[in-house]
Amino acid sequence: MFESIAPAATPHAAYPRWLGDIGGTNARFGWQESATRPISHVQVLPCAEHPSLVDAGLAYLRAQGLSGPACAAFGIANPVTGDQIAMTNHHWKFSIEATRVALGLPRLLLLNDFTALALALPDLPREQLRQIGPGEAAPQAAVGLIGAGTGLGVSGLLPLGHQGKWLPIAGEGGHVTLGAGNAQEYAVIEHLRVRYGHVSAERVLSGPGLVDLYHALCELQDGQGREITTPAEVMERAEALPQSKAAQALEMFCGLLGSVAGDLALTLGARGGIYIGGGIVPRLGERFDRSPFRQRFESKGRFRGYLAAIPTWVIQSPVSPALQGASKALNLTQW
Ligand SMILES: Nc1ncnc2c1ncn2[C@@H]1O[C@H](COP(=O)(O)OP(=O)(O)OP(=O)(O)O)[C@@H](O)[C@H]1O
Repeated sequence: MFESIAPAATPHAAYPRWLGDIGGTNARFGWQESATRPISHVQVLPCAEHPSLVDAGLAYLRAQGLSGPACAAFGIANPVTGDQIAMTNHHWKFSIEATRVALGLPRLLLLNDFTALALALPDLPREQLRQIGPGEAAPQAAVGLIGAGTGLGVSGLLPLGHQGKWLPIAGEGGHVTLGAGNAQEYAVIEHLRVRYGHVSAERVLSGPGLVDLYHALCELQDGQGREITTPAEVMERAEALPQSKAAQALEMFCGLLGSVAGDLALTLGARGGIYIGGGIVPRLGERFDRSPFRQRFESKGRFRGYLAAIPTWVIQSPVSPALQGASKALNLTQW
C-alpha cells in the first residue's frame, strides 16, 4: 500500500538519474541530468542481444559514455512483488538487490512498466495523443491504460482527493480471461484454449498473440498461411491483401482490444479516458482508426452510453514516456 505519494526529500530526488523501460523485446534506457533537464541519451537495446539486464545496462552506459548515476528507476514488463524477478516474456531472471550492486547504484527502483507509463500520462503533450472516436475526459476521474507489445500491459491512475494527485495501479490486467463477442472470436478462443488451457487477453492482444490469432484463423479456414511467423508479416500481408486472413486477424485483434479496453473502462470507472500504449497499435496508423476498436469499446449493452462519453487515445510519443514515469516514481515515497 502507498502511505503517501507526497514528493520525498533527498536522497530520492537525487540526480543524475538512470531510467529504463524494460520490455520483453526491447530495453530502452535514458538519462536525466537534473530535475529541470529533459531525458537525454535515449537508446533502445534488443533484450535478445544481451544475456542479462546487467549486461544490457552496462552496454548502455559504455555506449553513451555515462557513469555515476545517483539513482536509477526501471519499469519492467513484469509484476514486481519482491526481490526476485523472472520476466514473463523473456528469459532474464535476477535479484533486484544483486542487480543494484552489480551496476554500482546507490538506489535502484524497479516497478511495473505500465505503472511507470501511467505516472507519465498527466504530463503527456496533447500532440502526442491521437483520439479514436468521440468522448471527452471528465475532470478528476480515473484513467485507464492498455498497451499491446510483446505482452499486454494494463494500468491506470485513480484520483486522490481533488489536489491533482494520482494513485497509479500496479496490476496484471493483461492476464484476465479473454471473452468472445461473436462466434468467430469464440472459435478462435476455443482453438487457443486447447493449446494454452487459459486464454488470457495477452494470448491474443500482443505481438506473438497476433501471430497466434492469425494461425488460428488459418487452421479454422483452409490450413494455409503457416509461413507467416512474425507480427510484422501479418501486418504487411493485411496491408497488401485487404481480403486476406491476415486482414481478418488484424480486424479481430483491434475489435478484441476495443472489447478489453471497454472492460477496463467499466472496471475502473475510467471516465477520464483510456490511453493506448505499446508497440503494436501505433504501427497500425489510420488503419486502427477505421478498425472495429471503438465500436467494440462502446458495445457493452446497457452501458453503451456511458462508454460513448469516454475518450480513447493512442499514445504516439517518439521517446518512451515510461522513462519519464520511472523518474516520477523516484520522487514518490514508498517506492
Ligand atoms: N514492424 C512491426 N510490425 C508489427 N509488429 C512489430 C513490428 N516490429 C516489432 N513488432 C512487434 O512488436 C512487439 C514489441 O513491441 P514493444 O516494442 O512495445 O515491446 P516491448 O516494450 O519490448 O514489450 P512489452 O513491454 O510488451 O513486454 C513484438 O511482438 C514485435 O514482434
